[in-house]
Amino acid sequence: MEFNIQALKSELSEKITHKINTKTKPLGSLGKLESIALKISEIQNTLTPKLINPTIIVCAGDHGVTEEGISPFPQEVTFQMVMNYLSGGAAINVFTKQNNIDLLLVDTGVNFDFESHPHLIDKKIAYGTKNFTKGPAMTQKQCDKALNNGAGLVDELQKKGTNIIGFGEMGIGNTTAAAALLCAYTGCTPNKAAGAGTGLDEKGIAHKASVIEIALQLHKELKDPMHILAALGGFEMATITGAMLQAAKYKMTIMIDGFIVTSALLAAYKINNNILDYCIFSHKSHENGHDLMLNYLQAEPILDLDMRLGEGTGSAVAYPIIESAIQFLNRMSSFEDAGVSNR
Ligand SMILES: Cc1cc2ncn([C@H]3O[C@H](COP(=O)(O)O)[C@@H](O)[C@H]3O)c2cc1C
Ligand SMILES: O=C(O)c1cccnc1
Repeated sequence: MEFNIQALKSELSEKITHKINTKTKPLGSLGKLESIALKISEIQNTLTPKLINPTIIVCAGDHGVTEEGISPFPQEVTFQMVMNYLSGGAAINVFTKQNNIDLLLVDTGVNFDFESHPHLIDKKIAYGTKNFTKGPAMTQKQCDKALNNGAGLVDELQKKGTNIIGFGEMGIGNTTAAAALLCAYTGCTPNKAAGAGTGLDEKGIAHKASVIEIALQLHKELKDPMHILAALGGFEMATITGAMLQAAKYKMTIMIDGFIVTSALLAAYKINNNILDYCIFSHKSHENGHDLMLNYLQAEPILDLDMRLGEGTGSAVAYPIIESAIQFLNRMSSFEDAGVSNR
């Protein structure tokens, strides 16, 4: 599979920086809004960037490793939450509606037969992954299919003009898979990578770390990032990884959510590290281990609200701040326009 992503290079970088610096404000005083405005302008290669048809894709999938008792919640919560998304009652429904973000829901591999629904995209690969302490979570063919499915979803959005995209996920057990990917891709230990997820206590976290340790031992010979993703990831993560790689190819701005979405980004980064040029990190999750991911990627997230939900909620909540960055660049007066003395 070819994911051709250009390193970000804009011949307008100096002009964009000049535009930011000559707005009626002390130099640098809009802080991170300035770096966000610069980055999006460079991605779009323009002095007047626009956010078009912002979309969050929520991918749902189940995990065989739930057999190991690594989540306080039962597996059926995955399909039940998909139903909740379809009725509009989940946190991601509320925040995307609040901020005028389109929401797409995708079944990538939930252990349930949904009736066909106009708002549920069927990209089901299987009824959940296999238990990765006993063998690979998915076959390479399944993983490739998920990557392709993700890329295909982004193809459709590109045709509609979408130029900013975020991702969310739902899958009971997926903090264990995300922590396993963190270990395999960065070399960190399960003790550091395993966190509370939906609410494990200390004992539960220690058990989760031991489950991850077994999986890492079993799959330790794997080096190729796609093979690691297939062995330890989930259908929702692989779909998101494929979608991210395609979004970067189309020069979309990619909003990165919490622990699980960042684990999908780690896979994408290992496949093509130019992807980081297109990413904006929306928040720092309270989940143990997200900090390790962010440090590894040298990322500075916009928000730190102790959120640890996933679903893309961090991106949905951060989106208005990204809008503010675009608004100040396009609408604020310069010192010259406003007749304000610069020093
Ligand atoms: C009601 C409910 C709604 C959620 N929305 C997202 N997650 C989040 O929690 C799950 C991962 O945590 P763990 O690895 O501990 O199972 C994922 O589904 C994730 O999206 C939820 C979890 C629950 C219970
Ligand atoms: O940060 C996340 O994405 C997260 C953390 C805990 C549980 N579910 C998701």
